[in-house]
Parts: sequence; C-alpha cells; structure tokens
Amino acid sequence: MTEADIIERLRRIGWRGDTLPADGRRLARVVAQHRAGYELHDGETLFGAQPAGHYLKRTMDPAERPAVGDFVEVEAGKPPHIVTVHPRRTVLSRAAAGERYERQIIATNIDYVLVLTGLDGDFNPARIERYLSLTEGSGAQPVVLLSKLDTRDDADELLAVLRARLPEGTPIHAINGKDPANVALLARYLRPGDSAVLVGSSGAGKSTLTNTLLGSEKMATKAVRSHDSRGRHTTTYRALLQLPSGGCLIDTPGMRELKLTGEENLDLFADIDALAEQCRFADCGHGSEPGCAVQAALDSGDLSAERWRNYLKLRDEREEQAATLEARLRRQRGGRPVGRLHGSHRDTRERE
Ligand SMILES: Nc1nc2c(ncn2[C@@H]2O[C@H](COP(=O)(O)OP(=O)(O)OP(=O)(O)O)[C@@H](O)[C@H]2O)c(=O)[nH]1
Ligand SMILES: [Zn+2]
Repeated sequence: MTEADIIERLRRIGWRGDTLPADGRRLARVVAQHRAGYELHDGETLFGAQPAGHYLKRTMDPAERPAVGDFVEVEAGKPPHIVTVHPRRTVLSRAAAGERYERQIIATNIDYVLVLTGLDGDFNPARIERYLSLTEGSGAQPVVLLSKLDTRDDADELLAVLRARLPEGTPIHAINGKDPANVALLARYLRPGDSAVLVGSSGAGKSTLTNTLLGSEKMATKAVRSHDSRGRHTTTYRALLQLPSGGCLIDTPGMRELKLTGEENLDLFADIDALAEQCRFADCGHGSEPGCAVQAALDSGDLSAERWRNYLKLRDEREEQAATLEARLRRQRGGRPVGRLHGSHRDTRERE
C-alpha cells in the first residue's frame, strides 16, 4: 500500500488533506463514540480506539475531545490511541443542558445535513424547522427531503407551504426513496469527498433512502432489529457508508436517534424577534397590550398564526429546559441562585 493509496482511501471518506502524518501515526475518521471508546474508519477498515490521556483531563474543553466526523491521528498500541484531532471544517452542535451550560457536538466535517420527513402522517413543518436549526452556524448546508412522494397527489401544495415558510434558499426536494432514478437528483449533495448525515424521525424513510443510494450494496439493518424498552433498535450497523456517487454518509445510532432537545437556537425566528422589538412595551407579552407589533402582524396576516404558535412552543420548551438546568445548578452550588441563563431580563419601562 503506497502513501498515495492511503491518501486516496482517506479522501473517499471525506479527508481534504494531501500529506500523511510523518511519524508513523495512522490517520482515520471517527465514525462512532461509545462509553467504551471510539470507532474509527480509515477508508477501508473499522477499528476501535481510546482517547489519549490528555483528552480525559477534567480541564479539557469537551468541544476539543474527538467527536464523530473528526479526522484524528492515532498511535499504534493495544488499543490504539487518538492523540490529535485535526481542525474541523464544519461543526454541527446543539445547546445541551448538562452539568454546565455548553454546546454538545453532534458531528464534524459534515457538508450536508439531509433532513428527511415523510409526506405522510409524519409531515410536520415545525419539526423540520427544528432540525434545520441544528445546522445554524455549523458551516454545513441543510437540505430538506420529503420522502414518500409516491403516496400522495397533493405534494405540490405541501411543498409550496414549506417553501414559503423555510429560510429562502433552503433546498427542498420531494422524493420517492424507493426509486433509484428519482433519488439520483441527490448526487449533487453526495459528490466524491462530500460527507452527509441523514436525520429524521423514525419511519421517515432513512433506511429506505440509504439502501436506494447504496444501490446493490444493501444495508443489513432491517433484519437485525431487536426490541428494547425504547422500541425498535438497530443492533448492528455500518457506520460509514461509501456511496457509489463518491460521497459518504455517516450513519450511526447517535445520528439516527438524534433527539431535538428544545435547546436548539431560535435564529430561524429572527423575523419574530425583530417584530417584538417594535412593541411599545419592552416586556410586552404579545397578548392584549396596546401597541403590540406581533399582534398587529398577526392581524394584518404578515405573520401566520401557525408560525407564531410554533415560535411560542419552541420558546416554552427552551425556557422549561433552562429552568430545569437552573434548578440543578442551584442545587449543585448549595442553594445560591445563579444568573439567568437566557439573559432575557427585561425591564418594564415604556420604550423611548
Ligand atoms: N411509498 C413509499 N414508502 C416509503 C418511502 N420511503 C420509506 N418508505 C416506507 O416507510 C417505512 C419506513 O421506512 P424506513 O426506511 O424503515 O424508515 P427509517 O427512517 O429508517 O426508520 P427508523 O429505522 O425507525 O429510523 C417502510 O415501510 C418503507 O418501505 C417512499 O419514498 N415511498
Ligand atoms: Zn408585543
């Protein structure tokens, strides 16, 4: 195996560099993270590794520890150890209510986040918006995919609703995940060296689409499902799928079971925040207050009632999470109150 071969292999799984580590270290990509360690892939084989000691130090910023999608340098040993994480091209993360208020990395070096929703009972624009909010500021491009196009005649109407609602320029495609000719249009997001993740709720059609993209190389997921308390569960999987189009798909339980925490940022609703800034009272509840810009926009139809409801729902969830976190922090600090986490302390004075 020549150095050029090794580089070529790594490039197929998304690596953009053109030299190998000089000191005999192995370069590989993190495809899964478990309590017991990491699973890495070098373009040919999947192998396990442990983080080097310095990653375990308490003072280490969790964001600097190896994460799914990272390219890492590994020192030989039993087990091999991850010693360096290469700079990240993109970082998908979300706010996480953990011990400390911080961002939790979901995956790195991802070019496209394919947000899959079925055009059936699963269709839920608010959920799509929440998935999209995960890509805000990540550097990754979100692509909205609506599967099961073949199951309804009025898909055009649903598409129009979504187009009007989602941020301008967001690619949206309705597809039949079972039809190879139809999903061929996704090749533009899966070019050689590109990395994508597929997210969406259970039953949206992720396995179906993945199998169609793989062509003859079927994934063995369906046959190996077992049951646990949380329902269907994939017990074996292939973590990094190299697609015939040249791109790769990171497909791990962590990505599949990606839960929305309600802590995703609310930037998608910047228009509503801007409206609220115009209310006469700085602490306007947007109910029956005089001079409420939000109510005015609702009355005039500039703001749809549904969009407003979704905003409120997302905001409530987020505040609930923040309150829970605040209470936990207070307990940990022995009852002393902590500063407000969402910094939304507002005064009640009328605006100038
Ligand atoms: N008609 C039609 N059926 C589809 C399409 N995509 C998926 N399905 C069906 O929808 C069901 C769920 O699809 P899956 O691919 O298992 O969904 P999933 O997102 O992988 O679900 P989990 O593995 O639970 O996360 C299956 O019965 C599929 O055959 C589509 O484009 N058209
Ligand atoms: Zn108001």
